[in-house]
Amino acid sequence: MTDRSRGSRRPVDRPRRAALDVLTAVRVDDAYANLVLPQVLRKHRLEGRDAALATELASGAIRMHGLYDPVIDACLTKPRLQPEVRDVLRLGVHQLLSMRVPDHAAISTSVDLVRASVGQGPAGLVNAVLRKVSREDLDAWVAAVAPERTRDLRGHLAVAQSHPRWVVDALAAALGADDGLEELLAADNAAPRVTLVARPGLADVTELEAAGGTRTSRSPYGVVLDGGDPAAIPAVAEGRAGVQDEGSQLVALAMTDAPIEGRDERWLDLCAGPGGKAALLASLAAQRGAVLVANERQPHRAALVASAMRSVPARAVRVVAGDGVRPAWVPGTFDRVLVDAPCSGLGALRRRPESRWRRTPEDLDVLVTLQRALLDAAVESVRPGGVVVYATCSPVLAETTGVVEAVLAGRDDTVEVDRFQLWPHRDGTDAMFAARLRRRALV
Ligand SMILES: C[S@@+](CC[C@H](N)C(=O)[O-])C[C@H]1O[C@@H](n2cnc3c(N)ncnc32)[C@H](O)[C@@H]1O
Repeated sequence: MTDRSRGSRRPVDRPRRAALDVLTAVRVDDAYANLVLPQVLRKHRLEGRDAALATELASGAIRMHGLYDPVIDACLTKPRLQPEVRDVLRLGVHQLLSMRVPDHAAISTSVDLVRASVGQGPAGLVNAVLRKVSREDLDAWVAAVAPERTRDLRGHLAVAQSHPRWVVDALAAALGADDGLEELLAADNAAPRVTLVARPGLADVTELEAAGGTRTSRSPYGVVLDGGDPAAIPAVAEGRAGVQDEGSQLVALAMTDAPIEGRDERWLDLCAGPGGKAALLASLAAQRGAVLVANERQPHRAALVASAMRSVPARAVRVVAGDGVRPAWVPGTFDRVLVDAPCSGLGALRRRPESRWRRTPEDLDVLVTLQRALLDAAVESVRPGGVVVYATCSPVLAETTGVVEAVLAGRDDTVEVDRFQLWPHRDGTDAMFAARLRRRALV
């Protein structure tokens, strides 16, 4: 079916059609926007500015619908709206309130889009709703639809910054105060810059800087890219470098930099897929004469780990597909262990526009049980005197300090050495948590 076949007078521009395809896949097929976007861009043969426009439209409309839906609802005369029409309206509202698209262009392209995708029926409604929306700016709409800031700060921010209320409460608890909460939620709504890692011994940061980047301030291996396609950089294409948030680099380095006494040659990454941290660990292991066992439960993700290792010397790494809760190795085998646990991902919301709407508080119960079992298995896997790093890309207390404290309470052979919590609005990284534990040496 072409874009004109349902009676559209003008052809629909391809970036908007592509953005609607992404919203539909996320709503109907539970797709991940960041995975479906490249396929949709290819299907519509979009590149450069058109691809960037489609990406911004889709990501923004998905991320911000916690604000846009009440705005749309305030403009309706009848409460019911077809989901397909709501998707078109979300795209239109994003253009009107958060992009520099002129009102007439945002409205007329949305009317064209609904005609092409749904039919002539809702064209008048889309036109009328978007005209009403265009009469006020973003601040005025926030004031109209969000709870009053002075009466209910978190309720206000949940709407104004488009986060589920329970997520706002969990992030506020992790921050320890409402101070910085608005900045954190706003940072979740901004696409992160692409950061690269130069895998030690395989690539040098100067090589990545030459490709147009700036060194990160805390990881000695990181370079923030000014723009462009990272896959076009030879070091990335060859697996000598990779795309990796600085926070993830710091977590891997927390494992390799922890002081230990005695043997230091057997390292374990218990939850390695898809292999970003494992590749950094393995390249450091190669330099230090150690061997990394990179374990991952899902075989297809273990295959991704093996692919991430394609430039790492084979002597430095073994990839294993197995359940980290019931490991196949002898207890006390390893000198250093990383547990980068499966988690809610609420510290990486800026990367996944839809994930805040998919997670539920009930998910946490299941995750916490698994996280505790994995951390316990990690401690069993390390030798006395060895180090375990427990990490999550979530700052939610139940998944971070809650897990560490519960596991330590059940053991008298392990102590916490230190911990850190990174934040997008303070550190420019994902909200990664890491705690370093030491298994007591035998006396
Ligand atoms: C947060 S991700 C790890 C990310 C990885 N460290 C990286 O930097 O690319 C958690 C991984 O744990 C895996 N996983 C879940 N349950 C597991 C288990 N019981 N044993 C081992 N791996 C598990 C998931 O499949 C997922 O790939």
